[in-house]
Amino acid sequence: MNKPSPIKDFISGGIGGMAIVSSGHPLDTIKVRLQTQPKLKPGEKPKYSGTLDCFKTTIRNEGLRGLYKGMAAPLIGVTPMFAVCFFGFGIGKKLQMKSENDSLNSFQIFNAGMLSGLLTTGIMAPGERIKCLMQIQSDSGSAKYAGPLDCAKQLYRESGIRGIYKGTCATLLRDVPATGAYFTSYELLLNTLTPEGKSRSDLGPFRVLFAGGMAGVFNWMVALPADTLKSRLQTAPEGKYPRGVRDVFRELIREEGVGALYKGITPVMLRAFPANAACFLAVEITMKILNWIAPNL
Ligand SMILES: CC(=O)O[C@H](CC(=O)[O-])C[N+](C)(C)C
Repeated sequence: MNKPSPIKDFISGGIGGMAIVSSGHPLDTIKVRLQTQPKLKPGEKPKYSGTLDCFKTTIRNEGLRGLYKGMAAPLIGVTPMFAVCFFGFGIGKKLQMKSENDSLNSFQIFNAGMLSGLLTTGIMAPGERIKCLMQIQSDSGSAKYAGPLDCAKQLYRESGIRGIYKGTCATLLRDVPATGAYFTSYELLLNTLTPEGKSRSDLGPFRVLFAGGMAGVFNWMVALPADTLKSRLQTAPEGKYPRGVRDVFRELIREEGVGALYKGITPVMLRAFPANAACFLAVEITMKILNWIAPNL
């Protein structure tokens, strides 16, 4: 068994982040577009009738590039964010270990995951704000932002750092419990899939892919309601929700009912399994390489 190493967690998490963005961004764009569709007036038809329609309309109107809109921001933001996410999880585990080989129970793993969710919010909240604004851009008429950097500059000019960090509470609400579920389900599944007498590092890629994919599904089962509120808040015109996520919640329940919290569930779940399977496989492979080239790091 290799000793816990925050540096290795950081590096392998970053590589996992690159894997997740490249494999999952198109479905993420569809999710945000479905989540942020305005409420219909009587007799009005929705811009997108569902996941497939949103996919086809985007390709028809914007080409394949439309699905990859806003990917630069998550790639720049998600790589360090996943690095911090896995680093935070490693630190969370280490803080609860009595010795280097101590194994933790599910409650302790969940705590470590929640700490990771807390730490990542500092990077996640502004990254999500810019990504969501870029992703819905074609829906809001002529392009307001030339790119993610321009978007960040304009937000800063209009409302300062608060403008960039709009949606931080909603991001915490989403990611603290969801990251707990993410790592707990991954660890539980991987332990269950490890045959008697074998260690986790002996496991082949298919088991890692399965456990990673399911961790993504569990993450989103917990995260999706808060994610819908977050997407709406972060893409709303300035001043629309003065009390933040609470106002979005009240309006959504009043006007659309509880079901609206799960808008975008199809693209979310379609993306969650493969993207997170790719992420955890990339993390485990990177960790193996790092343990091989730098066993004492
Ligand atoms: C919201 C999010 O980024 O979820 C991550 C998984 C995914 O599908 O992107 C997990 N985590 C919040 C732990 C980074």
